[in-house]
Amino acid sequence: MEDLLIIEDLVKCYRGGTRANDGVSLQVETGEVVGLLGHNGAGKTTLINQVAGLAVPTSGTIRVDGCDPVAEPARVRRMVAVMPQAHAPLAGVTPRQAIRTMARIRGMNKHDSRARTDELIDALDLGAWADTTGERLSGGVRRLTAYGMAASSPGRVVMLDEPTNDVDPVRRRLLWEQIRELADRGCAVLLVTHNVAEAERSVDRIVVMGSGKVLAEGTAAQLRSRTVGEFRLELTAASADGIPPLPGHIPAAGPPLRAVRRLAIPLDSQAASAALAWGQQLRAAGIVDEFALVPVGLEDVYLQLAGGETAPDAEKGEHGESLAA
Ligand SMILES: Nc1ncnc2c1ncn2[C@@H]1O[C@H](COP(=O)(O)OP(=O)(O)OP(=O)(O)O)[C@@H](O)[C@H]1O
Repeated sequence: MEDLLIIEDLVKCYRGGTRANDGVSLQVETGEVVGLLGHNGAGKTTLINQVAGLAVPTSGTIRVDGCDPVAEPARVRRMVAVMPQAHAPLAGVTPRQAIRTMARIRGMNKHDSRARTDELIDALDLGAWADTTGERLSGGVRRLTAYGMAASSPGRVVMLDEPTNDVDPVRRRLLWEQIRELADRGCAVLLVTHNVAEAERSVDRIVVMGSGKVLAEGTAAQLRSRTVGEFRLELTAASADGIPPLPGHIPAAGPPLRAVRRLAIPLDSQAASAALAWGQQLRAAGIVDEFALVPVGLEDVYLQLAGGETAPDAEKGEHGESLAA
């Protein structure tokens, strides 16, 4: 497959000194949907803006089907479609008008732009609002309209910044089907999301960014294989007294992750039944409100990579007690 988007060693320093991209390299092939994950401020939007020619890199290279957005911004803009993070300004404009106008601006003839607009309105189940002006539309319908604008005449590389935000679960599914359809047409799709579970289900490859760098990339299965342990014992403390040490006969597979009253301990399968019995004891004693043994997923990898609330010392609990065996 052909790499439509190639980014090499990209650095972007803003005035004021923020190094928002710090040596980013990634590729997206034709027919591929790549999910870009990362905490707030990781540098995802900065990356997209540079590919779209809206910001100039400090150093490094970007090629969109062989073209350089710095040297040929107008040409690249025709090849790239962007759905920005901010809501599209739709005051006085209906979804149908907005999508059709964008298709026309991007060079589609009248007939095709009408047909594509109808197709998108249908596919995203937007019919009920297609002729309602923007100020009367919900946030989700505005997001879907912005997607429709980007997908109206998508060019070769499509970049979507948090496309499913505010969208209801049913239309979310329709939207993912449309994103896949763009890839099937031969587009390279790069999309930013904070929804790890959705990315795990719906994209071909995931790139995790943190502090302006690529922390990891691969398929969901490749990334999952990096996790410590096969399961996670999740406990919610009943009070601020916390949770006692993991008994010595239950080996933890790695350091625990903690958040206020919650504790997650990675475990291998051989420790699972003993860990469940321990959880039951704690609940019977009123020490935990609830506990569950869950298989590790991409979210665990993401938290490990991008910095979950890992205990400062893997061996110490909330009050300094030992959590590991
Ligand atoms: N125009 C700008 N001028 C100066 N600093 C900026 C500018 N735009 C972004 N930044 C800074 O660059 C860093 C990366 O921001 P960016 O918006 O790319 O992150 P992000 O990963 O898209 O975050 P989010 O998930 O919150 O949208 C942040 O520290 C941000 O404050």
